[in-house]
Amino acid sequence: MKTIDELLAEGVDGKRVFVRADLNVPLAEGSITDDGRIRAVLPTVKALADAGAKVVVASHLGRPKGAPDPAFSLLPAAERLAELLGAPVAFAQDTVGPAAHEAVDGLQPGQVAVIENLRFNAGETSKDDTERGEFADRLAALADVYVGDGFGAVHRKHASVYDLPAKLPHYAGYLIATEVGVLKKLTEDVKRPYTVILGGAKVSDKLAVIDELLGKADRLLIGGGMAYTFLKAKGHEVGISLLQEDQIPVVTEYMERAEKNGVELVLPVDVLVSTDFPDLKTKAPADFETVDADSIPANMEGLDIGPKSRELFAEKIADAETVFWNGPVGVAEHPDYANGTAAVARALLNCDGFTVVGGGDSAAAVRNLGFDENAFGHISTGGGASLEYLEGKTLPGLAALEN
Ligand SMILES: Nc1ncnc2c1ncn2[C@@H]1O[C@H](COP(=O)(O)OP(=O)(O)OP(=O)(O)O)[C@@H](O)[C@H]1O
Ligand SMILES: O=C(O)[C@H](O)COP(=O)(O)O
Repeated sequence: MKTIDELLAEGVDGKRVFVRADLNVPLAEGSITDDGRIRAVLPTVKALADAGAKVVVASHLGRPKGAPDPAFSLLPAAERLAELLGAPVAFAQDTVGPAAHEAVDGLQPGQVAVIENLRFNAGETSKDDTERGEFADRLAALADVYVGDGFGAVHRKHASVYDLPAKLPHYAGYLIATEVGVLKKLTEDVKRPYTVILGGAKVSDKLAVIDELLGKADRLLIGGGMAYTFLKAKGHEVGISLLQEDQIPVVTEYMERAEKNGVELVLPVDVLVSTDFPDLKTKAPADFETVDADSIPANMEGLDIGPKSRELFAEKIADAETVFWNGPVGVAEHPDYANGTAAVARALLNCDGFTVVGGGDSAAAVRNLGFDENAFGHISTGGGASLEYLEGKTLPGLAALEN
């Protein structure tokens, strides 16, 4: 993989450099609630601008349906990028149309433009190679050089991630280089005990990594929405909790294999349950109770791990030499259901081992709960991407930079 340092050594003065970033930041009513992913790409954007490049920043945001949708505009991210850079950033209201060309043509060396959400175009995420290739051609017309730095999206075989680098001289940015360097440590010479904590809501996306982790980790702690499929597989009632019913046989096999391989698989022993999902807008006090994990009432859903589980999880993290954590263990956006996630974050900070937090929502939860992000070994900007890397999969966005 050629790196941005090689590009800078070759010289970029006056060249149009396309930076594929991951500016997919959480928004609440149009305001950014965590700008970690924007800050993460700053070193690359700054280095290119300082070297006199005309920097064209592109990203997706959310999952719009292949057509413009104002709710998913990148404008707030472009504005935050300008604040963080301390310099104006031009914003194009389309991705590959006249506005994008006008914005890029108007750049002077050292200036930055952001083009509108890549996913406003069906070609970006299309499964059809030709359709993706055509969209990549239109993106290529905006630049002379490609820098891949959207680590959070490298697991997606999308036009701007996979097809575009093949059409331009391509280099890896600083963020991708850092992320890959850290995750490599977790796949190659991991120091033991190795504890992995999995939570969050994208259960079906994340179950597959367990298959790989059963051969690598010493302890696997399961919280968040993922826990209920395991509890159900153990024969417990889970009420109206998040459940991946079709995965019960898979999860049952995981539990059997964990036992055979000597991997300690730890599930919550108590949970906070409620009849209602909390109001994340008003954050009005929730009406919840604490029950044992084998006694969830049929009309209730589990929304956080309980106090006994917090202690249990902290104990399994305390003496680890390596910790990887992906996914909040409860609905951490609401203060009444954030205690489990805060306890896990605290346990990571109290542990002397190497700690990695992966995932947009996990990182946002840690920062929004007031923890110092620099106190962790590494906070990855990629949730799905870091998990697929740990699964040992070939990630399209990394493969494209290697070719
Ligand atoms: N018990 C639960 N029931 C429902 N949702 C939950 C539960 N526990 C956690 N969540 C939700 O999971 C979401 C985060 O899950 P996700 O899998 O997206 O995390 P991530 O990997 O950090 O993020 P990403 O994959 O976007 O980088 C949060 O919004 C949180 O509210
Ligand atoms: O949030 C993420 O994990 C990345 O930005 C990728 O987004 P996606 O899951 O919508 O492809």
